Amino acid sequence: MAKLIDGKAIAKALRASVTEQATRLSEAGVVPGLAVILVGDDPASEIYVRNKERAASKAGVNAQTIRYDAETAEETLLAKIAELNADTSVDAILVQSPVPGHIDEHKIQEAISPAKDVDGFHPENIGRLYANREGYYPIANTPRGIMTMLAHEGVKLAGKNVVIIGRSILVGRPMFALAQAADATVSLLHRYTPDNLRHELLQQADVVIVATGVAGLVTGADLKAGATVIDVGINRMADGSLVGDVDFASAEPVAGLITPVPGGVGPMTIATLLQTTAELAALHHGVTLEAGWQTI
Ligand SMILES: NC(=O)C1=CN([C@@H]2O[C@H](COP(=O)(O)OP(=O)(O)OC[C@H]3O[C@@H](n4cnc5c(N)ncnc54)[C@H](OP(=O)(O)O)[C@@H]3O)[C@@H](O)[C@H]2O)C=CC1
Ligand SMILES: Nc1nc(=O)c2c([nH]1)NC[C@@H]1CN(c3ccc(C(=O)N[C@@H](CCC(=O)O)C(=O)O)cc3)C=[N+]21
Repeated sequence: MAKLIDGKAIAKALRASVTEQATRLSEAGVVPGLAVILVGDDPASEIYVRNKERAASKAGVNAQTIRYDAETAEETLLAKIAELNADTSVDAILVQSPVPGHIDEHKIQEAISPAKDVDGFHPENIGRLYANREGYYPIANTPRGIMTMLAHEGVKLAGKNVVIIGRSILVGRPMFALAQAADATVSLLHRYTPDNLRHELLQQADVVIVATGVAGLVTGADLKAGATVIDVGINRMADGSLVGDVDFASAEPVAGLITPVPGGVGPMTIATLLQTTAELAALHHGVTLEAGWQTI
């Protein structure tokens, strides 16, 4: 029987720490500002936006959501981003993925000022991450939140065999960079990984991180006994329930540690987004946050 990783509780502790910092920032006359742009009505993004709005206001982060319908022109978005880049009350800009097909996602990612790039999507920030650069720069919140979660649970990555399934710029790729920087041996799997190879790699994995959007892709039969299993997937089923990419019922008896869906990675993503927003605000306004302030 696996121990459950309570993402909700860890996220709560992280949000409390962010709230404290936001209070310190407000004493210096700074309110962290976050702008979220949502184009169209992707269901996972809807959940994210809803939860984020609630969490931000409680943590002392000034969040605004800017909604556009799915037909909105690319120029309209680029003009809005330029406006937000120039707006000193906005410290962090996030454009929800995916954007509709007629919009060039790469153009959008490069339009956001690297200093306000709260998702860490800009090539400058991705480059820093992949080069393992020191100093502060924003890193995608889901993988960063997973690192916080693993540290909180005492899971050390150095020398471990880590398998990541999914290679998006939002989750899999930054997760790969962070895990290898933490001295793990990392495999990055995707749609073209044959099923038998996936199974073989999973059988040897100490830590498994799944981010595909394919419900039930990983089952207990794939896992090594005692493995740490991090389920990023958010899949809405026909009956309205929310499930991850891991078949929880079969995986839970085999795993050593496992995240539930909901209540695992999702709340950590939100809390880490607020953390990054507060850090960017501090940076923009020359306020020094206490070293290790985010330690929970
Ligand atoms: N809980 C949270 O905080 C968050 C949850 N999510 C959720 O995580 C999931 C993934 O999100 P995201 O990374 O943005 O999704 P993307 O659709 O951008 O990427 C999915 C990745 O999974 C790979 N993949 C798809 N099918 C398979 C398969 N059968 N076998 C192996 N790999 C496969 C794709 O491979 P290829 O590259 O070859 O196409 C791709 O690399 C979604 O359910 C999303 O809602 C996302 C962000 C945060
Ligand atoms: N630019 C960008 N950055 C993102 O980080 C991003 C994105 N686009 N597009 C969509 C995905 C998805 N995502 C979620 C984050 C939290 C929950 C979340 O809070 N989940 C709760 C759900 C609770 C519920 O409502 O039932 C949980 O898992 O417990 C869900 C989904 C971020 N994403």
